[in-house]
Amino acid sequence: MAVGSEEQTHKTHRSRQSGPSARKKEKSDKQKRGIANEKHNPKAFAFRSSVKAKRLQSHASEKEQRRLHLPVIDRSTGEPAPYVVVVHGPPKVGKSLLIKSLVKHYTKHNLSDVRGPITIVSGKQRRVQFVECPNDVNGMIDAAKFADLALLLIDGSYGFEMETFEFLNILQVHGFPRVMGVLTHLDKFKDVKKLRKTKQRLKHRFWTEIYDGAKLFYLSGLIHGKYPKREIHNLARFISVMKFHPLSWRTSHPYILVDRFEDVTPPERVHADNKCDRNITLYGYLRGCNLKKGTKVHIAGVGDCQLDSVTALADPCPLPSVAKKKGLREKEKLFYAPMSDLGDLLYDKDAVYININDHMVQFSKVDGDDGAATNKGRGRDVGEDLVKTLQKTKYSINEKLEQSFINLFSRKPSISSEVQFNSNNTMKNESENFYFQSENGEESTSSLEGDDVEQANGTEASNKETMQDGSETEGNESDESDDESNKSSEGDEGSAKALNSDVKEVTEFQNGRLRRRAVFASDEGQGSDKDDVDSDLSVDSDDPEETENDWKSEDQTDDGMGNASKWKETLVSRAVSRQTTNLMQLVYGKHSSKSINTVQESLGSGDSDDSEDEEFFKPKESSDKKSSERMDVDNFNAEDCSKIGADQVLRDDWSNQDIIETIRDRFVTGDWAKAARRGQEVEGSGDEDAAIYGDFEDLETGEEYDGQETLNLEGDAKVSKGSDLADEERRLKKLALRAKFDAQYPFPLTFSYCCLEAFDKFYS
Ligand SMILES: Nc1nc2c(ncn2[C@@H]2O[C@H](COP(=O)(O)OP(=O)(O)OP(=O)(O)O)[C@@H](O)[C@H]2O)c(=O)[nH]1
Repeated sequence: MAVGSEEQTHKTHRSRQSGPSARKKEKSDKQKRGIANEKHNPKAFAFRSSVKAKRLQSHASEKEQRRLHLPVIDRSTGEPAPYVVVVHGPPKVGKSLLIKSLVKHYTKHNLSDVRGPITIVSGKQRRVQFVECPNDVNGMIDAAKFADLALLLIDGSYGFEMETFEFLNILQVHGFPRVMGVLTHLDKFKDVKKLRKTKQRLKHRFWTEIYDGAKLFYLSGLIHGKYPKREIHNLARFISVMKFHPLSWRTSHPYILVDRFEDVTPPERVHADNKCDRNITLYGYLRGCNLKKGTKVHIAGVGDCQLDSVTALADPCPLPSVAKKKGLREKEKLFYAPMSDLGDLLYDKDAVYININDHMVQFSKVDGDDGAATNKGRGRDVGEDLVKTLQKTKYSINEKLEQSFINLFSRKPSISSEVQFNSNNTMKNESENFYFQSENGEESTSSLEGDDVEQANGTEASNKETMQDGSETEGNESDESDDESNKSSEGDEGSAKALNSDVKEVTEFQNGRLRRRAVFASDEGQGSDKDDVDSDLSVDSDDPEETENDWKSEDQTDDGMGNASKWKETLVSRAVSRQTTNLMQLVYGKHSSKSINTVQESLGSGDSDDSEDEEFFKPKESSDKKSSERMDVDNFNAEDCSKIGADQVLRDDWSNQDIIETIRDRFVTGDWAKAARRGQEVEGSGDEDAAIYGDFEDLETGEEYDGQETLNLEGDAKVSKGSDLADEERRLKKLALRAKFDAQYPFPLTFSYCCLEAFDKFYS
């Protein structure tokens, strides 16, 4: 019995499927898996509203994005360089005034003139450099390269001008630093309601161009010739606490915003040759990463230069001591603006200069108007007299000479020396722009400033646009047809395209200067800022009829495009119209029809080989002019490739088809064999050929070749002597011609090859 009970098998345990024990088990299982809360109010942790759901979702995706961002490597050592705030805007919008007001706010100093970067200490850990952006496209491009923050000033009473959009476009291709808008001239609105409406419209347009919620400041007007303190305080606060996201390209490249420069060329060298190479010392904060000695640097507006040395100097505008305290003490409100003649200390490589304010200088007190001596009781010293006469001279003779010009024609405006550097094309455009044909048919000479040349070129096309629309100006248009025929067809196409884009450029002559208003197709229906201001003031426009016509013409050309920003199209078309020489086109030919033409031309030139040979063996005197041009090309500083575009001699060469052909054959798509043949021809055949392609034996095949055989560079390594009789015949003919030529002109002809070498250096 006992044995039998031991052998008895027990039933396996069957867990309960229902009832309280089963429920208890289920609960404990869920607890283990961590979903115990499911039973308690399941909605407690879920969203109930769609708004909350959206917010949660965006929060989650934001967190995800942040995680995805690569950590930015901070390569900076020591104190960070000052952030650069570029103040940009159309002419006379209030850039200088804003910088002066900000400097006054930060430092309590009055700035008389804004020149060069102005460095100020804005906080315990922050310095800011204010720079006024020049009113020309080149200046804008330079400013976009170093700006950490761009303050875009907009004349609220006038509306957006093309300069703002040009600068935005430039900023976009330079990494797009932080941007803030500032509306000025709002005091010109008398009606508060209209002011509010205009602010709203400008704000939304600004948001469309940049991003929704982009900061736009309003400066309501002037108090004692300065912007209101409260508004400047707010703006300064924003600048002081703003976070600057480092731009990747800039953090990996060293760059310097020069705030001071000195010409340290030995005076005797300058005396001997006024146009000798100068030694210049540039001062500024180094940003990005380390700068090595011997690196090549590009100086904007100058070119590529070899760096001689880099020296670390004491900080001219150091951050205050890191003592634990709130804000800055009065004494620590430092600033440094050597170009604006402000700041007390100047740190040189080997010296420190103390700047003393003019009113504190006792030595050379300026005499009264009547010339009476101010030194009491003493006779005038000769030395003092001399010093005073020297001080009276504002400009040196050299400077005066450089600025002087000869007016050949009384009606035409003088062409400054700066403009003479420009191409013929630019000069022509500029002179066209000086004569502004107003809408009512009067011809008036506009007082364009020198640095507006670029802008003026741009305005030309649109100027004509406006004229084409107005019925009164149709006659004028035909009058100007001669001028227009001078322009390329590309330029005309460009202006036509500009008419179709969302942003139109309307040039107006207002308050004695040309202004380029940006008009949006989407805004036209809503009226404009100008409508508002004009109804209030009626002082802005010189010629009411003119502006009326402008607006009529804008209404006529409403193409009903959406709100999307298309101002870039205008810029592209303008760039195309301004295009001069395109190296790509010269080398590879134009995309469509042009490429066929060039191929045909090259084929044609290939056929007339004999005539080419004869041309080659022409006496040197006949090609004197050409060779002198080439000599100039050869004399180029080959290291400085940036100067190549500016040289007139080289530009002239592009019209020479021969040179273009020779260069084209040096590129991948060219005929290398032809280029090599040309090289050989110039080097000289016969003995030299034999030296290069002398007798040799092919070790693989065992065949022997002599120097007479030509080398085919295109792939088949050899061509047998007998198989190409035509080649042989031509070679003999060449030799005969060469012998004849040598007998007449016994000097070597190697010049053409040198020229190619020079080009190779530039473009390879
Ligand atoms: N009524 C009014 N005048 C202003 C305002 N802002 C600037 N101005 C005036 O506009 C004129 C030009 O100001 P600037 O600061 O020289 O302008 P800018 O942009 O530096 O001029 P440029 O350097 O020549 O391009 C000055 O006379 C200022 O007083 C403003 O908000 N309201």
